[in-house]
Amino acid sequence: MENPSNNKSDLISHIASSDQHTMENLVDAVTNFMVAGRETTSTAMTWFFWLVSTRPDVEENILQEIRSLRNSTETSNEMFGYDELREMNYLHASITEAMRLYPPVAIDTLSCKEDDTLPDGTVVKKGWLVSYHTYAMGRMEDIWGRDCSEYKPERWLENGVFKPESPFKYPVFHAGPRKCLGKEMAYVQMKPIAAFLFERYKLEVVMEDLTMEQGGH
Ligand code: HEM
Repeated sequence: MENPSNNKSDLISHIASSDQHTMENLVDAVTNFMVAGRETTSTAMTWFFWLVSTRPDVEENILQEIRSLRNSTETSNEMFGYDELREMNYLHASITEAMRLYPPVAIDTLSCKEDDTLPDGTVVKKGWLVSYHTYAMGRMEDIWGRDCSEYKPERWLENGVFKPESPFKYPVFHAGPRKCLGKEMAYVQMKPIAAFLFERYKLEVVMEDLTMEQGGH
């Protein structure tokens, strides 16, 4: 395939520069990224800002993390790089916790390719549809404990460091061989946006009478 952009460092140019991909592959990849990666991250951000706008304590913790990174790197206005983003454990936990309560893909349905038996003995025939309900799972006491309805970023932190859960417990990005390919990219997009905004603005929900119960549950 002819590639006019060999010297560019973006992802699509990188894929295009490999001779192994046809133009059709490339169009599929771009379409996939646009479909899979657009509404998901924006939905995650919407709910995240909505939740944090009701929790000044969480907002303050996020700000403190950003300020201490600014101090240690002696930077002020620059966009954060990969290394700094990796250091943002509290922000990572806050976004992850928001997606537990408000998963962008709330319910996911897949079709069975051939007759199968699930690990618990459940038989699934070819062509049957199987759904898992990420939204419900994120709010189950059996899975998350008595405080399952609470927005609590701390549940993801151990000594201040983000501790991931099994994707089978937290299937927000799906689990197994067809899990989300853009998970890391999603955080790399969401964390700088959040950091940029919190550093410069105080977010307030302007619909004064709207409570979390009315608007969010
Ligand atoms: C918060 C953001 C995101 C969430 C919650 C999310 C969630 C998911 C989920 C649940 C699936 C499985 C869908 C299914 O099989 O039915 C999936 C698949 C996928 N996601 Fe994401 N996604 C996010 C962002 C992104 C981004 C930014 C990209 C890339 C730019 C991306 C690329 C993909 C791709 C390529 C697949 C298909 C994987 C496969 O079938 O093998 N996602 N995602």
